[in-house]
Amino acid sequence: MQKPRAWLIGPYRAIAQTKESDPGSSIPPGHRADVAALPTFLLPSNVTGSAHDRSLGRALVAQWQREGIIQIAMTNTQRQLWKDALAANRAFFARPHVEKAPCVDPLSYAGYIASGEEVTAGIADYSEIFTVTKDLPPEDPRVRARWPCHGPCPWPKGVDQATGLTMKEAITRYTDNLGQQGENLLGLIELGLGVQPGSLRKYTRDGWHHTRVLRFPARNATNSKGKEGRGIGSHTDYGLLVIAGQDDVGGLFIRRPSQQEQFANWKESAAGLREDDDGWVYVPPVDGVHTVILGDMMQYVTRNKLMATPHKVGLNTRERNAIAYFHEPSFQAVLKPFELVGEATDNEPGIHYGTHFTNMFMRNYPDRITTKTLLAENRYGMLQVPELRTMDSHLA
Ligand SMILES: O=C(O)CCC(=O)C(=O)O
Ligand SMILES: [Fe+2]
Repeated sequence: MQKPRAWLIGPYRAIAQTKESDPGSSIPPGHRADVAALPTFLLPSNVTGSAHDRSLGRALVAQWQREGIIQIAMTNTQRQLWKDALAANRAFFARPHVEKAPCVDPLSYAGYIASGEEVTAGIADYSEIFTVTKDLPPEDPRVRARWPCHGPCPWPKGVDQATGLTMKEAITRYTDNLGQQGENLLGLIELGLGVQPGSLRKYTRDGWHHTRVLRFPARNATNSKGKEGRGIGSHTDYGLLVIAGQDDVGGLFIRRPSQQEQFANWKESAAGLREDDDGWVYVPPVDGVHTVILGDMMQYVTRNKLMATPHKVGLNTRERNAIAYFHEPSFQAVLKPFELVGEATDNEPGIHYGTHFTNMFMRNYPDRITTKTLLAENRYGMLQVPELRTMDSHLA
């Protein structure tokens, strides 16, 4: 019998036995899908490049290439931070509409998105969201210069009774911790792919990390603005990594990487991709773990060695809460595929992450005040300005 390796807690089924005998039993009604049986990886608290790190990095890369998703154990600290963040999530969405609706900002895309407001592939989603982007005060030079998407986060006021924390405190503490883990994951991926240390991490200095605090109504409790049973339509996320936690309800589906399914979301929208086709894999909730999927920029820099993970969310019989943390390049970063970096014949213009981000948010929120202000003030063109395309900009 093979000895289990130190970084692997065990196949999902083994640790699930005591909790739930059938992990597929929570699958939202009306969906046909395989049920993922994911091992849970234990990550080191820092990455040194040791033999253990290299072997773990290779195992993570292999798992993403096979399954499109990995599952990692929460540390004890993260369990507490997650508990508080989930409480803040529930407390915010339980507020009356009149308290949530004003949480918008004309400059940043941070803040409240009502159920039926987000559009994926032209169809309204039922997700109700609070987005957190880099929280920049009005006096920040980038906000004063009116860089697209740069501005404050319109946090709700007040302390949550259950935790004694404001939403800002609970969510920021949780995601700051995930930011450290995001860097470790990038370090492990560099080792796993055998590229120069720092090949990914050089892009994340002052990274444009952001977070989606999510609530999905039960399928029989929607406002009828979207597609029946759909929480979020099929899509890929934009940057490098998405580290996500979910409660015990269930709703997330992903697609495994496949030779037959080629896409590049930065060139042509992958939203709506195979939404109603076969081949989806249900990701059952597991207590005490985060899952990690990959974004467009990871696919681009690795030249499809690590593909962005298509995913969607279905509505279940109960309301569901989740939090997705996006570990991203700097807004100003221009990313290049690994092999081209430093080559004299490098004609590849690369991808400016800030432009990709802005394109995606304008597409998802065509009617939001932020999109209207950006267009009315003709600020889209600023994305071409050299200062917004260098990580050494003196304004950043
Ligand atoms: O609800 C989830 O588990 C994932 C949400 C998601 O895909 C997103 O916020 O982009
Ligand atoms: Fe997503």
